[in-house]
Amino acid sequence: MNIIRVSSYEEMSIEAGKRIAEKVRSNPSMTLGLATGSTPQGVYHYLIKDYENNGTSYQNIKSINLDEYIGLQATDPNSYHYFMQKNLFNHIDIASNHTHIPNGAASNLAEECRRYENLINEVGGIDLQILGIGQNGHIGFNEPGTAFSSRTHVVSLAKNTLEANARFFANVAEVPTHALTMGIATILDSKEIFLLASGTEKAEAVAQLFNEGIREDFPASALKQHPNVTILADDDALKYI
Ligand SMILES: O=P(O)(O)OC[C@H]1O[C@](O)(CO)[C@@H](O)[C@@H]1O
Repeated sequence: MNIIRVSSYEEMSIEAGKRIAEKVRSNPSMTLGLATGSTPQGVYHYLIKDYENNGTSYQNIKSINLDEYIGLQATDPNSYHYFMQKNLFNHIDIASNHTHIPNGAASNLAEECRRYENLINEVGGIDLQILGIGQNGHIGFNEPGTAFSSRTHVVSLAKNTLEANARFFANVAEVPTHALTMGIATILDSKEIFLLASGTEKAEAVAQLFNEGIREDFPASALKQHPNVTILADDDALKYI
């Protein structure tokens, strides 16, 4: 794992954004794996500014998102569909039929998981996957204990994930208890991975990633089995390193 240590959230967003924009320019039909949550918002802001100022085009780029809450329609402001439209897709020239997010409102969720895995294969796999990390070490919504062999699946969210994500909802009871997520094996199939981490609330998870072994009860540790992972993290997230 390569590490890029920066001083702040802003610097992490710029460093990751620059690298992603460069890759998009050199491979304009690549497939980007995208994440939601607070962590990548600054990166998306950078990519929008770069699109406006430098004209980096996403016309032939495909995107595949990691996860989605079950039970929320795409129009729900708390859905990851809505998040991606608002924070990125509405502001760049990516084609709407090139952006993909699991359908958390699907009537047959097992079928939706199969469809999503097939879709990833059909586009030729993910060239660069962007990841955040949960305070409990989750990647995507793969909670501790998820098999490293998992493919896209339905998950029951851990109590501390519900609590951490309650900040986006009126209260914790409003947070959907289940989600669809790419599995750990799906994530590890990506050709390259950027893991972003910012803030002291991620410091323990980041320390565990560096200091402990590869174990299914700490999902991010699966990344140590991947040959091309770059961690972009700020001093706060790296304070125990
Ligand atoms: O960036 P945040 O909001 O701390 O979330 C951490 C991770 O949890 C998730 O929101 C779960 O999907 C990831 O997308 C994200 O990377």
